[in-house]
Amino acid sequence: MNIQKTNLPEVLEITPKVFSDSRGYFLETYHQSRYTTNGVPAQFLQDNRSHSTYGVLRGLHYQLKFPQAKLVRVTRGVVFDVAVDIRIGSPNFGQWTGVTLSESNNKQLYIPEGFAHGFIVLSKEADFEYKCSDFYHPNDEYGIIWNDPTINIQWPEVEKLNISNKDCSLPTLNQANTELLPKYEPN
Ligand SMILES: Cc1cn([C@H]2C[C@H](O)[C@@H](COP(=O)(O)OP(=O)(O)O[C@H]3O[C@@H](C)C(=O)[C@@H](O)[C@H]3O)O2)c(=O)[nH]c1=O
Repeated sequence: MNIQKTNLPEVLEITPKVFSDSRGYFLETYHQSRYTTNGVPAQFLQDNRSHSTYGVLRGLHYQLKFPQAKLVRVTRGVVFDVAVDIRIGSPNFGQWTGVTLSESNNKQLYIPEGFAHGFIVLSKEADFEYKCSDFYHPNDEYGIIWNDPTINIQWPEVEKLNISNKDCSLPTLNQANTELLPKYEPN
């Protein structure tokens, strides 16, 4: 397993070790002690999967009172996955990172609490699976608009975007109520 810091040092890109043989391949998608030792501190309470078609963009989402760190991966298709540091007081406030996750590169992204998260689907279909460090609370869902001009995420182009009405009506980071943004807590 290889773990690398992204340009946002708390967001980690993880490449599992793949054991290939004549039958196919094997890899560990999560190993508590190995991941913890290598800087993925979260204990996970919920596993999710979403299925999406080409051009779907989900995000940018975060949770506040019940913050979720997420360990995300793609088991079918290709997505461009994005994390944004939206912690008030962070030296990287408003900065983003993006990684292509696919069924063939097996990469994972670790997104800590306090970051907004989203992805766009670049293949015909995509299955997106992720572990979360807290349970889903429907009244604790927040978000930032995907095309916030200040954050300026360089999303790969698709022919036709497919975004939920809920996600289309999210505020920009500047419009968001600062009381409803996570706070930076240096270690
Ligand atoms: C996230 C979630 C949704 N749901 C329900 C609520 C709703 O009826 C339906 C679809 O929810 P959403 O539209 O919010 O699904 P989606 O847009 O896929 O939401 C996800 O987006 C990515 C980018 C994230 O980072 C996740 O944390 C999560 O916010 O599923 C759950 O029951 N449990 C959950 O944990």
